[in-house]
Amino acid sequence: MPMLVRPPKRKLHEVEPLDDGPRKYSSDVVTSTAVHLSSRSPSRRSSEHREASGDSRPSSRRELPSNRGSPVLFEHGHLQTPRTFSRKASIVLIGIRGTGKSSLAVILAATSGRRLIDADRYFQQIVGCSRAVFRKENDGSVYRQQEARVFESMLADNQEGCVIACGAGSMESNGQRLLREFAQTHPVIHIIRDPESIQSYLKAWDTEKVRHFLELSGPIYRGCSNLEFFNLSEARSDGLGDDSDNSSPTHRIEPRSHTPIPFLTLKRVQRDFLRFIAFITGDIAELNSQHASFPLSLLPVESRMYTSAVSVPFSRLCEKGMDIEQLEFTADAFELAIDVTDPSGQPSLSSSLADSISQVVAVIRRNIIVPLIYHVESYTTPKGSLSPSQVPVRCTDETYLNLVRHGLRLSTGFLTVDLTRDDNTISQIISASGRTRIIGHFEAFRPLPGGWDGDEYMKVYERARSLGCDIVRLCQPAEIPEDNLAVQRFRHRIQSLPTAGLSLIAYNTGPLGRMSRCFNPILSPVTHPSLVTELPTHLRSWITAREAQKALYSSFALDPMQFFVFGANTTYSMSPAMHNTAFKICGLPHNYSIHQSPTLRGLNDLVENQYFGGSSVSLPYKTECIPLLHSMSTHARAIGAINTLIPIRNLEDLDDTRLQESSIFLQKSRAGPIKGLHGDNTDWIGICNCIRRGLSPANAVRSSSAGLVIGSGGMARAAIYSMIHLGVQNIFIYNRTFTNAERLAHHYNRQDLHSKEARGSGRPTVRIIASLSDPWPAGFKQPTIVVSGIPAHSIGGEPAPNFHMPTQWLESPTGGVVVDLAYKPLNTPLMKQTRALSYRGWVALDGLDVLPEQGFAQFELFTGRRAPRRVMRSIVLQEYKDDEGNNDHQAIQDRLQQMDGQPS
Ligand SMILES: O=C1C[C@@](O)(C(=O)O)C[C@@H](O)[C@@H]1O
Repeated sequence: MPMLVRPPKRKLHEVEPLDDGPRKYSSDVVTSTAVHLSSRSPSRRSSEHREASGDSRPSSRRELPSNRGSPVLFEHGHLQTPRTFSRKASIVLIGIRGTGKSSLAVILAATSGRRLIDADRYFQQIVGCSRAVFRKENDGSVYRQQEARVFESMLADNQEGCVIACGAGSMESNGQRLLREFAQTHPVIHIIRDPESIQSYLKAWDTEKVRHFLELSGPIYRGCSNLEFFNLSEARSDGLGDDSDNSSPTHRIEPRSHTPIPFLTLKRVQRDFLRFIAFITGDIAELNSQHASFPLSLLPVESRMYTSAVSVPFSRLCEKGMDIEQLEFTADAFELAIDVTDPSGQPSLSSSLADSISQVVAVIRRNIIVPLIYHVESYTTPKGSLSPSQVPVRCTDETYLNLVRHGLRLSTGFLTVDLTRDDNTISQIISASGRTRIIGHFEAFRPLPGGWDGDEYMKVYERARSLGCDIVRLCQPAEIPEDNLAVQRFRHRIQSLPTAGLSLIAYNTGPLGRMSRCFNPILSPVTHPSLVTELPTHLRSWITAREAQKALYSSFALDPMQFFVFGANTTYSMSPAMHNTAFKICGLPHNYSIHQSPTLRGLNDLVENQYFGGSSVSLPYKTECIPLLHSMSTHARAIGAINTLIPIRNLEDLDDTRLQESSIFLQKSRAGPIKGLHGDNTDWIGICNCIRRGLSPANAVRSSSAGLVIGSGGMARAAIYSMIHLGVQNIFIYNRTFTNAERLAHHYNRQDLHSKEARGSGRPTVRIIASLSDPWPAGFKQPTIVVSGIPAHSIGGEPAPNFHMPTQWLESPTGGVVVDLAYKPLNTPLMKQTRALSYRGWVALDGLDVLPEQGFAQFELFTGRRAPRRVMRSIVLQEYKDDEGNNDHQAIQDRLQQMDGQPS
């Protein structure tokens, strides 16, 4: 672990002493908190803070020095900075003890190549003794001066390439001011966690006391940080729930279920945190890699046609048993609608509400893969979400801003601004939005004069553009059905503007406006059936994503298409069940069937079919059909095999060099003559995602990591490509027939492939291990990633390979992940062997894990829509029958549960 503490370049005596005079901001945790809080005495709060920060000084030392400036409220309790940072900018993590900031810092350092600096250790290294000892031996003011000088030099000398973990000690004295300054140009992330997990870490206090302490310390930490990350414990990651009254000031959130997985405990946290860091630093390569390489995740959601955003009120998410993965499925974005106001009535957001919002955002992020939109309801009823029967109340600018500012700290993909607020308010938000994209939101409760055909909406649109919004969202109630045509006309007027305009979301509200929601092309607001109360259809104003899709087909805007699995022997394929179930659940009238053919000529039937939408390709055609293709994705070309065919209907697309990136997604579900075929490979994506899922944080890929591939067929090719993609540089093949292994190694070694996504990784080399009795090659680390691509059953009278890993190749001290692509039978000798080693950190994944993963990517290529992942996974498990035709129901349930909260 890179536990590196570099001494400052400047000597301490060269550092200017800090001005200890009156401060702009409160200089002490205790004094600043005193303004906000309760009847408790300052000394009590002081002792609580110090207890949590590990300070065991006698109370006489805790007295506040007399020269402190009088307490000053932090401006709105939030620090607003532009939130744009250089890619290399050092990242600071702050938070009370027990929030996990040190673990997060280690994870970030280990995976990003950043140097890790622990502020406490740094102090000790520079000063020669710990803070506690120095404090004991010196006068309070001497300590504070020394602390400030060390802290200042640490920040000044480590502006780039570091992750700096700061404990509570750094929050004293001038530390807050220095952090605020640093946050103007660097990410300073406040790490928080649920009180139960903090309590179990501290093993002191009870949960209520921790909760109270969080309430006290929140404003201080928020006052000197510009970002916030809620470190979600495994126990509370699967969903949300609350048995308390929603109107209570504390929106407590309880877990839906608890399924910790040994060795992978920090896995989800790692993924969430690295995604967050990649987003705030704008590390696109890391983001793409974190987004699991699904084709659609690489396209901005607003560039695709007929997308929807499922809108979920915050108050509903606090209800017991909310299943977020379920809410997201079939939608292209997830909108969190903040429908509560802060009941504390304070000028700043109460800590508990801020914590709850952060927690909800963390749980959503853990369970979804689509972009998250943070939307503060400007108009609410006093009791919560907007109800048609009550007159909506517009919240004050201050209340609105507090909630929005908090959202900016969470750095969601999108955030809405209410266009009815004044220019100054909106500009403030936009200037602090960093990489979050801004949707200017304008909701008219009565149509504006002239409706969609008048000039008023055009003015709102132009204003949003001039203020710097990225997208504009306009809506008004439909009074007559004709309003739905008017909104289309408005869209055309926008499209015909001479200057390139902002993306537009425009629709009508109310029961009569539902039609316009179906035809609004981007991010149409939809709901999930579980969120709506049963109303007669004519009274409902919401539509579901499924209803929106169905409307597009029943109105002939889109055509039902036909999909296939094409191969020599595909009768046992589970792909038809998987894709047909997914089509149905998404409201798509497509059909997927088997197309078996003894020769490649069978492909003609597909290309002559005007309704052909795409095909999975099975053995032996994964390589054979390559000469018939008009284009191939870069991945498929590098692998030298395909498993997905997409028809090309537009001749211009054949010349489009960016074909794979965009245009094939844009004209889906339109029948017509086929002019060419595009080939892609999603097997590697399936393997890659399974490796990612099973790889523990301790085995994060480094330049010294090694991978082993068993076999040399099509799947072995895809497996090697997955490893290269993940940044593995030392790849070994073992295959029974040496010459085939040689050919495969040559296929990759002659290409100049390296992981674009794994930062700083060198050129990978594929080497061969000739015999199972060979020792693991000298000079290389033991493998931590193993993929077997050999069949486990007997073929053509040959006995089943019955492959066992030599034990001398399984000596990785941190274990690793083994992916066996076989699923007939499921319990291959290799899987049994791996599971038997689970106590040493080995994780086993099999063919039933990989099949849906490659299918998700295929579904996206076929339909241009995100796949309903959970549904596809479960149907594969439910449909699976072993060689005797049996299906182990309990095993399936266990596997399904483990899947929860693990979006690829
Ligand atoms: O190898 C396979 C299996 C498969 O061919 C099937 O039969 O379901 C589907 C393909 O997409 C995948 O690459």
